[in-house]
Amino acid sequence: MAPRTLFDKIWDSHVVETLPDSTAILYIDRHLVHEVTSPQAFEGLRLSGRRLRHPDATIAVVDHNVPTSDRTLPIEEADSRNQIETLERNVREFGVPYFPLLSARQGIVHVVGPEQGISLPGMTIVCGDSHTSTHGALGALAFGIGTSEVEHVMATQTILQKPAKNMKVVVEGQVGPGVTAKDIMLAIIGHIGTAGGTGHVIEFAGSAIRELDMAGRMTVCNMSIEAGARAGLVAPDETTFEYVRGRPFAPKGKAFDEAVAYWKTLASDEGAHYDRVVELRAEDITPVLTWGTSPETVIPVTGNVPDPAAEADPSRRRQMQRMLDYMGLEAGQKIAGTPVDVVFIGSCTNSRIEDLRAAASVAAGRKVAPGVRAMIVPGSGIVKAQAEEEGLDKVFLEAGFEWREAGCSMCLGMNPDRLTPGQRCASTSNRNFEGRQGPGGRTHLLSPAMAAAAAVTGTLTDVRELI
Ligand SMILES: CC(C)[C@H](C(=O)O)[C@@H](O)C(=O)O
Ligand code: SF4
Repeated sequence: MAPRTLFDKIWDSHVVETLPDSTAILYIDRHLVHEVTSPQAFEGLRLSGRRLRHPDATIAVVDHNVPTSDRTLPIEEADSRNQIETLERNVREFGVPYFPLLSARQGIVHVVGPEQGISLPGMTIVCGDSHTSTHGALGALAFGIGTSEVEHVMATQTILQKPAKNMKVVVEGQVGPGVTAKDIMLAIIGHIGTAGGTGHVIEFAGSAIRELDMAGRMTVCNMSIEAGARAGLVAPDETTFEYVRGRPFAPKGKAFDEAVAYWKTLASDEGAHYDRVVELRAEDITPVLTWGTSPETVIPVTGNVPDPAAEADPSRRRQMQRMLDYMGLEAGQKIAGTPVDVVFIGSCTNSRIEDLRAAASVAAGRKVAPGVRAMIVPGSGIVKAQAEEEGLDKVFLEAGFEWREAGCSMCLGMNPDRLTPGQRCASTSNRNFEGRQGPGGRTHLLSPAMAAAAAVTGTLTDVRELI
């Protein structure tokens, strides 16, 4: 057999049938469900008198609409309350496993899946959510689907898919101090652009990727979608197996050993074909952040905001000027030293325990700058409890951060955590388009350590000055 990539192997082992136009019917191992993209799907099943084909391969959780303040109080906003109550009704009626709002297992769907061992190497995993790519960090083929596909998966446990192309992004070498998985991924997106991965599944490889812990790999795969890719992948290795071992839904004992033996066969074969290969040197990557309203507008924190006048293409020039105006920045200004109003540490990109530890190590013994609102939003109740066990909540509270309940929070304006017009936010999330964190809000994407540095200095700051 010809050498195959990790993607090819997972694909081949899940094809039920390939249709003449190369569309495959793909078996789906795990279906993750949240409140935003599931209501019409459940309604569709109801109208056609269908049930879920495999409810136990499905898990539901509420995350986008949940308030991150006291959860024992009624949810004030009618639309949010309605979406949450609708999901709760649907999971009861259709017998779908569900982590309720007041359970410690509740959290952002892309934090919960890996944390519970629901997402495992070699699986196909879907969810009506673009950042499903996160789960690719385990060496699973994980991608976002639309609401009509959600219904299709519920009814059949399969999906129709055209094969994707293979792309490999290799980061060799060792990153310097203060450079995290988030910086690596932002640097990749800055390099290949938001359309760089279009039509491809990206496999991340190279020593700098191998050295990342699972949280870091999840950060990288999470933002594959911001590079235009269909999904992101990292080949499963000892780091993966040790992460999976002992998780509630993971195989146990002999079944675990057998699973590991299989997972070890998944790595791409020597000589496997990639349609595109991109290489970066880890030593060239510094702490970075975005200056504009697209995730590809990445500059080093030591850099200056670009000048549209230097751009030859007129439409690109106009677009850059619009970004500068929206972001309230001047062409050519130094980005470091720009005052921030809000700091948001959370989202499915950067709300795991490792992310909170990184932020806490910068915040420890310091104070949030006067006038800055700084929020820590753990990715799940389990992350929150772990952080409290380690005393991180105290570090944050003493420094003047808010310590909140798990959810998508200020990553997007679907719940009470929102920016007000003109507010500038240093954010560990993954999207920075106009109004993403609230109408008129200005978002700079950066790492948890850089976000903490912004909180304690009150400005966009090179974290290396604080470590
Ligand atoms: C609401 C949901 C469909 C959406 C997504 O698909 O990604 C959200 O999670 C986001 O990050 O914008
Ligand atoms: S945290 Fe943000 S990116 Fe992730 S699922 Fe929620 S809204 Fe989407």
